[in-house]
Amino acid sequence: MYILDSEEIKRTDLKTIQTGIKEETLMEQAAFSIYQIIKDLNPKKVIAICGTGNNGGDALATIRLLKNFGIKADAYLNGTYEKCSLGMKKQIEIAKNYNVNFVGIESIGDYDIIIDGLIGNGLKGELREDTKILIDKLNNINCKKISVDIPSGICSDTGEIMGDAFKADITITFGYLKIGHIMYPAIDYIGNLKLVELSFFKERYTRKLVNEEQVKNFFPLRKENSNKFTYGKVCILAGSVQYPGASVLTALGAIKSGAGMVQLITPNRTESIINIEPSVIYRSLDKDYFEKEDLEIINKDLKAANTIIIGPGITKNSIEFVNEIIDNYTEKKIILDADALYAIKNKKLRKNILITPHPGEIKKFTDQKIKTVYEIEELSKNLNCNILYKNSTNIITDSQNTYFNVLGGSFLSKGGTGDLLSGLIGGFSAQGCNLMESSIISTYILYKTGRKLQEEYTSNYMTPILILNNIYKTIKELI
Ligand SMILES: NC(=O)C1=CN([C@@H]2O[C@H](COP(=O)(O)OP(=O)(O)OC[C@H]3O[C@@H](n4cnc5c(N)ncnc54)[C@H](OP(=O)(O)O)[C@@H]3O)[C@@H](O)[C@H]2O)[C@@H](O)CC1
Ligand SMILES: [K+]
Repeated sequence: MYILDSEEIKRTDLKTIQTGIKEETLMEQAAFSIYQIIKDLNPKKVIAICGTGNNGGDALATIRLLKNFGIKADAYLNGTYEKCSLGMKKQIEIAKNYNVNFVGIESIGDYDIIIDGLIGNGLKGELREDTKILIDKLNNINCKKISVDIPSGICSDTGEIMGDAFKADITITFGYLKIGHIMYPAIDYIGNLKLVELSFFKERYTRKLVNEEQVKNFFPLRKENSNKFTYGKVCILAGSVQYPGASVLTALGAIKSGAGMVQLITPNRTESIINIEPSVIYRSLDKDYFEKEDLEIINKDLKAANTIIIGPGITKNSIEFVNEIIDNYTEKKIILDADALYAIKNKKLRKNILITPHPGEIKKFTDQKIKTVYEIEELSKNLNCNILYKNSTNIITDSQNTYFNVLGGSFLSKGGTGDLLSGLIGGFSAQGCNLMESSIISTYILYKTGRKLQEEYTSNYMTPILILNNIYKTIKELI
C-alpha cells in the first residue's frame, strides 16, 4: 500500500482531473463514502464544520446527502463565501438547492456528531490563532467526532500537530494514506482510520506501508534440497565486559531467522551462548572491548561470512575497530548497530551497509536535526547507505524507496529488543535478502509477534526472549 505526501496527492488529483474525471465527481464520491459511514452510526443530528477549502466541500456535500436521506444535518461555515475555493463555492450553491441550513457558531454544541471539514491536505504552517480557538472549542464538545481526510491541524507530510488539532474518533481518508496518518503524534488524534476509494488515476509511488503481502514477497523460502551453506553465514561482532547480554540476543536472532551458520565473536567471555544455543559458533577474544589489532585474529572468520553485524553492546571504545571493519570488508553486507554508529560520523558509506539508529542514536553520528521522513531519506542519500530508523513508526529507506512499519508499540520499549532485531536482519541477509528486504521482514516478524503476545502477556511482561521464542508463529503465516 502506497503512502503519499501532500504534493503527491495534489498531483494525483490533477492527473485524475486531466483524464476527464471532474473535481466535483471526486468530491461527490468522497462525500458519499463519508455519508455511508455516518449513516451506520445512527445519528440524530449532524453538523459539519466547514473551512473554505475543498475539505469543507467534502463535509458540506456529506451534510447535503444526510439531509436528503432524511437525517437532520446542518453546516457551519468558518469564513466567507468570497474566500471559498471553487469546489466549496459549488457545494454551497448545491447545498442551498437542498435547503441545507447554515448555523451560527453558538449552535455547534447541539449535535451528536461533528464532521471536521475545516482543513485537510491544504494546511499551511502553524494554525492561526482563531482556528486554534475554534478547534479547542470543538474538542471540548462531548459528541462523536469525524474528520474528513485528516484531523484539522495535523500536517499531512509529517504527522506533526501544528499548534493544536481536532481530536477525531474516526478519520476518513481517500484513495491513499498520507504520511501524517501513520506517524506520531498524529496517530493519537486520528482515531479509527478508514480508507475509502475514489476514482483516482493509479500510479507508482516511492513510499509504502509494510504489510503481510509485502513481507511474503520478500521472504526467503527454503528448499528441501539444501544445506547450511545455502542459507549463508553471519558473523556477529558484539558485546563487551559492560554489556555481555546484547551479543547473546543478536546471535539468537540470527540463528532463529534461519541463517545457515552464525558465528558470534565477543571481546569478553560469553560462553553461556553455547548453553542457550549450541549451534552458534562462539569465539571470545578474552578482553574488555574490541580493538583495531583484533582484526588480524578474526579476519578468516569475517571473510567466511556474507553478512557482518557489528555494534550491539560494544561500547564507544571500539570506534577504531568498527572503522577498520567498514573499510576492509567492502564486499560484505554490514549492519551497523548501537555504538558502532559512533564510527560513521563524517563517513561516506556504501549501498551494502545498513545503519539502525533509534531517535536517540542519531546524534552519535550527525549534528543535523532528523525527524521527518524527508530528513531520513536525505540522510540515507548523504551517507550513501540503507537506514532503519527505529521510532514508534519505523522508517526503512535506501533514499529511493521508503517503507513504514506501524506495527511497533510499547512492548518493544525494553533494552535488548534492538539487539535481537539486528540479529534477525543479519540472519535474513545471510539467506540472500538485501538489507532493505531483511529490515522489512525482521521488523514485521518481531513487531507482529510482540503485538500478538501483548494481548496475552501485557506489554510490561514482554522481553526480547519471549518474543524470540514465538517468532516461529509469525514465520509460519508467511511461508
Ligand atoms: N486531493 C484530492 O484529490 C481530493 C481532495 N479532496 C478534499 O480536498 C481537501 C484539500 O482541499 P484544499 O486543497 O482546498 O485545502 P483544504 O484542506 O480545504 O485547506 C484549505 C483551508 O484550510 C485553511 N488553512 C490552511 N492553512 C491554515 C492555517 N495555518 N491556519 C488556519 N487555516 C488554515 C484555509 O484557510 P485560508 O488560509 O485560505 O484562510 C482553507 O480554509 C482534501 O483534504 C480533501 O478533503 C476531496 O474532495 C477528494 C479529492
Ligand atoms: K479535516
